[in-house]
Amino acid sequence: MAGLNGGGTSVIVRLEIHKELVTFGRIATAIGDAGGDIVAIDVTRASKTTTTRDITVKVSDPEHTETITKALQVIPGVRIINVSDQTFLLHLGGKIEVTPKVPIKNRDDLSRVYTPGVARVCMAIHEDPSKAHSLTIKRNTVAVVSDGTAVLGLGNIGPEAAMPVMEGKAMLFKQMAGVDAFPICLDTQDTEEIIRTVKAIAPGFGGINLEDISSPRCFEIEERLINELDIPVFHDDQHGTAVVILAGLLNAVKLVGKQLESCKVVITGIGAAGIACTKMLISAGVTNVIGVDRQGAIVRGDEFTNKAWEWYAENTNPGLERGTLSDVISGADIFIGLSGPGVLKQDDVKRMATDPIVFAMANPTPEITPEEAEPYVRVMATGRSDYPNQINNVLCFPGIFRGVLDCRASKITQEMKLAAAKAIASVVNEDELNEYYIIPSVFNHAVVEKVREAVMEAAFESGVARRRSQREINEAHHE
Ligand SMILES: NC(=O)C1=CN([C@@H]2O[C@H](COP(=O)(O)OP(=O)(O)OC[C@H]3O[C@@H](n4cnc5c(N)ncnc54)[C@H](O)[C@@H]3O)[C@@H](O)[C@H]2O)C=CC1
Ligand SMILES: CC(=O)C(=O)O
Ligand SMILES: [Mg+2]
Repeated sequence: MAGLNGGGTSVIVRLEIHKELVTFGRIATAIGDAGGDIVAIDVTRASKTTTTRDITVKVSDPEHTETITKALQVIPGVRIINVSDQTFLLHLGGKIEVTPKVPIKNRDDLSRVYTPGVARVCMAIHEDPSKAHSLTIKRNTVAVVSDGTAVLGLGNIGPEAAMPVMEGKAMLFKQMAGVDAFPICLDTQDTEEIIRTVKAIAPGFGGINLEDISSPRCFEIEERLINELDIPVFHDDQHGTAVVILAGLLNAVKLVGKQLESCKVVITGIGAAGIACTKMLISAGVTNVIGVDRQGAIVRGDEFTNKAWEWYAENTNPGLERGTLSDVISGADIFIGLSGPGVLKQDDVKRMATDPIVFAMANPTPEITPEEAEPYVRVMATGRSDYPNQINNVLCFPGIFRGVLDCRASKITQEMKLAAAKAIASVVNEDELNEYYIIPSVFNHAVVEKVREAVMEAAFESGVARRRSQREINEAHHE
């Protein structure tokens, strides 16, 4: 399996090589001895005495790059000009751009897309605001809004540092589902200010995807925006994650021959994702869920400063099990990690019930590595792209928003989320199902289409769809 901390990447080392002092063979040997794998060599400049080469080297993590750099630094006749990480290169200047749909070639075009022609379109929308859906980008746009407080498992790293994740989400929206998503990182952590700002920018959007906003503020922000806006608002870390976890569990329990309803489930990290996941499992019939956060298991009767945990304590842990994760994990059928790195130990997995299912979902470093867990688990999943069974909300948010934009839903109901989970699970056929394939690949095109259809169907049934029929939707696509 691939290594952690970036899952293996490549770096380009630009070297100035003094021809009389050193051979390329010496350099290649030094890189090889340091464990680097040379995958490409380009000569970028040559003179009588020196050559400059870009050497692309596969490395396992940043420390490995450091080791290789040090090995090269000590070779006489070698000067390191630059070391560029491919991942950083890919981020230079950001990852997305806005592209016009039609070119402006002459004054006639200009007078239509802009003034004076555009004014007639503005007035049409002024007279009938619902026309914004057909005459502006609103019908295909989603704002990906973060305040940078719970970015992946990295914590409160601020709005600027959150941007690469939000740009990545926007790329995925477009590539997977054709949705035009805009990364919007807010320089405030104040609940009221976030609500006010999202409401103020809402007219240009068909949906709001809240992302990486820490709990418990995320609950009030989402609830208020759902109630106060007429477009769908969806906190991806809560519901996208819960949908995908349920999809994975439906298939995992089928594989191990257990009933989800009778499983003992232990969840660590009772934040945005952990609470939503618990609610989703309860609505799927699970009765024995135990939540563990930093201070231990959440038990009814205890005092909590976090209001969301009061609900949690009332509705989970029927056996009132107390203690640390290690205490309550005994006999668990399923572990779901939505906390941080290294929280689950091998000894804990050994004490789970037979055929344990472990979803270690913290990003980028899971609660236990697949390498550590593998000898003792039956089914192992992480949130990462470089291991089998990637349980990540990217399997949900593109399809769910494609569906709600297409049927112009005003809300995303619990029924729509359950329908999305079942749709994702259904992409894996019974004869394909195995320990390393409980969830479809992010690149399986069937996922978005199935989720879209299931979500629209459930939206029609829940009465939140504002387009009446599939035919109407198809016609609108060809407008
Ligand atoms: N694979 C996926 O699709 C997704 C994974 N996640 C991961 O889940 C984790 C939590 O995300 P959110 O719920 O959005 O954050 P959050 O900040 O709302 O909640 C995190 C919770 O975990 C608890 N926690 C942190 N370290 C802990 C530890 N060592 N032991 C017990 N509890 C601990 C915190 O006290 C907090 O209650 C992150 O690592 C994130 O990357 C979140 C969403 C989707
Ligand atoms: C995948 C994701 O949204 C997260 O880790 O926060
Ligand atoms: Mg997230």
